[in-house]
Amino acid sequence: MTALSVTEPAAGLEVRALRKAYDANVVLEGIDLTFDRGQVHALLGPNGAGKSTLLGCLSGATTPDSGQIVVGGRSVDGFTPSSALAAGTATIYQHFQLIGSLSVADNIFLGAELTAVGGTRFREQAVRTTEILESLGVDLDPNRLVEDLSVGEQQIVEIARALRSNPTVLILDEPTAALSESEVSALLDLVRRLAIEHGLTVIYVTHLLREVMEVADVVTVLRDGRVAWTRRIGELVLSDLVQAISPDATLERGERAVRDGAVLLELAGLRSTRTGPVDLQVRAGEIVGVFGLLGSGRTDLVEGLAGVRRTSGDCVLDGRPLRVHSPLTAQRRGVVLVASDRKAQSLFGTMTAAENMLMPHYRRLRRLWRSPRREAALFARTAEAIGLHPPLAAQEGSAFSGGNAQKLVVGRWMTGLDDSRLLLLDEPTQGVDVGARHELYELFRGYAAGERRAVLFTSSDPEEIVALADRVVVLVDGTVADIVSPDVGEEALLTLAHG
Ligand SMILES: Nc1ncnc2c1ncn2[C@@H]1O[C@H](COP(=O)(O)OP(=O)(O)OP(=O)(O)O)[C@@H](O)[C@H]1O
Repeated sequence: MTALSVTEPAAGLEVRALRKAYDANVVLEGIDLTFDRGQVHALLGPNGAGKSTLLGCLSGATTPDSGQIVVGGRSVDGFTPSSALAAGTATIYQHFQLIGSLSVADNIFLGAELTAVGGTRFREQAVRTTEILESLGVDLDPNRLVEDLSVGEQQIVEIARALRSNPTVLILDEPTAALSESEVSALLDLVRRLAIEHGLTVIYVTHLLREVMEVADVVTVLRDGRVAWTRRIGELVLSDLVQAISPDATLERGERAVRDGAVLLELAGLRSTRTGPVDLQVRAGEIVGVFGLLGSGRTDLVEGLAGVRRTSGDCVLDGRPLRVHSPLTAQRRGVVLVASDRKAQSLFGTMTAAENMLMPHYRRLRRLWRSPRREAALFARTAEAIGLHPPLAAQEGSAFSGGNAQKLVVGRWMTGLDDSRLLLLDEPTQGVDVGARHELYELFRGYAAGERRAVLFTSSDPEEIVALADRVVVLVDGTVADIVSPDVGEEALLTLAHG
């Protein structure tokens, strides 16, 4: 990390008339932006606004059609990932770029190994890794294999790797999505220190508006590939951000379900890989939130119920024992899961949006033969309900922005076609913009409404738990620490989750 010198320009990175289109879809319409040194500049905007595309151009991963990128006063032509790095721009992507079978230190120095005549200087790499990790306030053994780390620890390794090259511009794309609450505050604190003490230009993309209020100096809102506005954080309140991103967003929460439906799901002494014993009843009509810190067993619990992991103990659905050995057997009993890692677990990048959405329903849709018109109508109706952008049935899954890809996989269970009984959602709105998030909450409420179905969802975001859940199961170290009303509030939930 370099110290800020008076002779260096105030602008760490400038973007001039940057334009990018995919065929007829103009994604960036001539962006002009200046990111100053020593400042955290947040980039916000609804799903599909062009944030990731802009970051892609800045990191060299995407080639703009025209325009200029200037780093530290020097125009950079023919931006590639390696020239971006050489120019002093380091990017931390939403999806980890780590190799599980290598150690923490090996990952941090991957492609930039410290070598001597005898080969790689592993000990020096380990020492340097420890130094970087210490600067992040993290106590992590540099020799541990990345595959043995929690998701939060892996994110820390990503950040440490970005800092290894002493960048002047640090780009973070939704960096806290996988982190626990204490890791989030440590990260935000670190990001501020990197900007203030080391003069780094930090470009920070997120959908979490509270994070923006906490970490940013300057905010830019993108809409439809254009800069809507740029303002200093001191001139703003949170509702300005909500308004700018989603003018129609209603943040009022809907009615909580009355808890007198029949018991739909009953768990007694249920154990999954790292969770249990869990005793829990979920009633028809209910939305139950599972809240816990990273590693508390949230994902493990829903994956166990969905047949992704082995379980033991008693599980009864609708009065009949539920014994699932695979997601398919779970689905046959009406238990379906929207996994948290859409890229790895749910989205088929090379299949179309319609195929991605309608895949679980083709059998039912087919009747005697498939009807393209019926499928198109169903897709269009669901796409509108979930706010999919663009609502194009033929677009490949991989061409959707992060938030829209999430809407697509959630949309599978929002077609109104299936007769599932229990919808399991693992971090259902990760990467989804504030307006669409509340639209999805309404859809989940619509799913659970009535006497037949229920929703069990996990979230690491207490705000989401309070906004969506009728009842909250707090997990600590894999066991149920408490079952409470969300009315206890975010702070109380966090206190309970800390054990
Ligand atoms: N490879 C691609 N081919 C076609 N269209 C693409 C491709 N990549 C992105 N797009 C389109 O570019 C637009 C902007 O996407 P981008 O990922 O930049 O949005 P975003 O603001 O980052 O959204 P999110 O908040 O959902 O991550 C979207 O309409 C998307 O469908």
